[in-house]
Amino acid sequence: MISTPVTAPPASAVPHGAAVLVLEDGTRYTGRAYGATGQTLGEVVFSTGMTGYQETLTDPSYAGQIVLMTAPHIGNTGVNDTDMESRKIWVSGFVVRDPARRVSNFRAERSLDEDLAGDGVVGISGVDTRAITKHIRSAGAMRAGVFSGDALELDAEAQLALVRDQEGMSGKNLSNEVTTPERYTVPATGDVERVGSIAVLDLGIKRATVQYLSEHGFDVTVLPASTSLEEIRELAPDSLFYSNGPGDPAASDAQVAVLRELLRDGIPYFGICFGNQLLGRALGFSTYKLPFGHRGINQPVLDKRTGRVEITAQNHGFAVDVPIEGEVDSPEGLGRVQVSHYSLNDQVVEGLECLDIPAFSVQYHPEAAAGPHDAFYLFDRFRSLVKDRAANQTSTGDAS
Ligand SMILES: NC(=O)CC[C@H](N)C(=O)O
Repeated sequence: MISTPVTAPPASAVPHGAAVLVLEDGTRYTGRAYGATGQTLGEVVFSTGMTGYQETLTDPSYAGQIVLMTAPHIGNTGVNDTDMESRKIWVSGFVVRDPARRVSNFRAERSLDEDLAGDGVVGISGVDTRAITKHIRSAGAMRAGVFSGDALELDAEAQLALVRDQEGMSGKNLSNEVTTPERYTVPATGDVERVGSIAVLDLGIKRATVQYLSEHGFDVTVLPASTSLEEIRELAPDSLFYSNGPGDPAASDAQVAVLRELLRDGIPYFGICFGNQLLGRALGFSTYKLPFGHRGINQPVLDKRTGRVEITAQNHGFAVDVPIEGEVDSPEGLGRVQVSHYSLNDQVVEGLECLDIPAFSVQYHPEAAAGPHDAFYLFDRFRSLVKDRAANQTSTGDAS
């Protein structure tokens, strides 16, 4: 196909003054303003995806984070409405080496600069992203700020004080800031037989996840993060899903308590990322903060059941604390649990499987937006779990 290049707005429309990235350990990197100018604070993290910047930026899981892309050229294919994973860009700030001066892709509708500026996202370009990544890799993800425009009038000490005065990511509950304000439904679509209804707790869900659940035969009801146990029981869904989302899983006690009760009811459960961490907590395990996390679309994971390696999309800074070998009893009395997947980079838990109740979850993103589709089979696995359970209940006459 012959593509028509879409030219980015003239440079004069986008201010390209100086900008500085300040880390809480006092390290400073000077570059150029990118996107909106002003000041922003957040946790600086790096993502190793070579593509998929639009899906990354619009993934609500990144709320509160200043995201650095290790791929040096960002913005080449512009942005479009189809690849939005939510209604807007959620990152607190954006750090890139070399932004595209021209957008060239037949699907592009706007330049990335325009969307960043439009959503008020303060960014910085022209910095040595490899050096910053190596620094974060050894010193850990940390609080940071980007300052440009008028914020450059603050002296270095004042900027550092602002960076150090902000709360860190540990202990932060952000779900209520990103969740849907109202419940909504998406009927089962696609070629597969309808499998039943699913209640989806939106802790920061991506559009692709809702779409794939509906395409796998689920009538989807997406619920605000604050939905109570009684409200979910009233809906009487055939199955339950907890989404990805920003913040510290240790700060989501309400959602953990709801999940624990619904697991006791015996509802089939599937969780992704934050939903994996909250399953871990509902089962009685704890979570902890990783030094710099896993973010990108090239993260290798071992499926212990098959011995197969999946290349996965990931975006997490916390993990569940369970031994990766053997079976463990749920401290909450929910039966035996085993780790189904772990990271081949650092052996961090990447999936949980309950052996006595119909529940499993993964720490990575099978919806793969963006990312490889190696883990897409998990939607089918969940579909089978729900179908088998329904068939069992019919044959045993158990309608509960
Ligand atoms: N993508 C997610 O769901 C991230 C989960 C959690 N906020 C973490 O950083 O680990």
